[in-house]
Amino acid sequence: LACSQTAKPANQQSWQTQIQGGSRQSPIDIRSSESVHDPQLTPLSISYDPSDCLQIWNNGDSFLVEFDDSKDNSVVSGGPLENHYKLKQFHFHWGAENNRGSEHTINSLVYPAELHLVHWNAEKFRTFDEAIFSENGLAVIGVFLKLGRKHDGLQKLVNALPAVKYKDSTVEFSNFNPSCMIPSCLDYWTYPGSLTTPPQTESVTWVIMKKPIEFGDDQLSAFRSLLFTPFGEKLENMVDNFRQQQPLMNRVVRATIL
Ligand SMILES: CC(C)NC[C@H](O)COc1ccc(S(N)(=O)=O)cc1
Ligand SMILES: [Zn+2]
Repeated sequence: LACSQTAKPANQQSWQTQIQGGSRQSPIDIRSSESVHDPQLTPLSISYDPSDCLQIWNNGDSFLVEFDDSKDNSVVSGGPLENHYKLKQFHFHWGAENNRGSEHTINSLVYPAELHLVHWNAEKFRTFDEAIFSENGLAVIGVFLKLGRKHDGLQKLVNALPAVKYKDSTVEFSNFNPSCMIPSCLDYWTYPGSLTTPPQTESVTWVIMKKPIEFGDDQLSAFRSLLFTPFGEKLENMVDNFRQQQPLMNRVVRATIL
């Protein structure tokens, strides 16, 4: 899907790159007063198996922690999801400075970083790459990160980052349980959206956790010391890897009342 070169719909600002005919792009600003409390939204059921954790990869956009999705051990279901979705990878978005970094915002409040846990609908599709191009193909859980106490669970991940400093570097990474990054409060917002990086397909059910997790300045600095560029090329720090916000258009954000 090429970025649209055709005339934008009237209500589009010209500076927004809008997927051709896109009507459900991500990220968005979530305005809590306009969200709809939906009593039918059940709690999410999240269960991850740390032995499914395989490796960390710097793909030039972010660093991805990738999971073995050949079994059914690391899955999310419930909430707004009709099926169970398998964890494929998680990654983060962050800023060069603490006043920016998250992709979603809450009443325009920005967080310094945002975690995305990317799952695909294994009941309807055979592979992740098939699911990303399909309706109801993906479920991404977004968790905001705010600066405060060091996050002990995250430190194992932070210690591995120097090994993936350069674009296209990969390092083995095992026995990490992403559950340690899920807030204890399971309240969330949910809305239909898209991938926030190419191919920006409109295949994502977003589940944004209401409460942030905390992590330390040194841990955020470790994210910022990664590079967008491969070994041997000009050093460009991997920072500000978040997409600009997209119009809500004809969508409603639903909220839990847990
Ligand atoms: C082979 C190509 C199509 N693969 C594309 C790549 O996996 C894109 O995957 C993703 C997965 C998640 C996201 S986000 N930031 O919305 O959570 C963005 C791109
Ligand atoms: Zn992301």
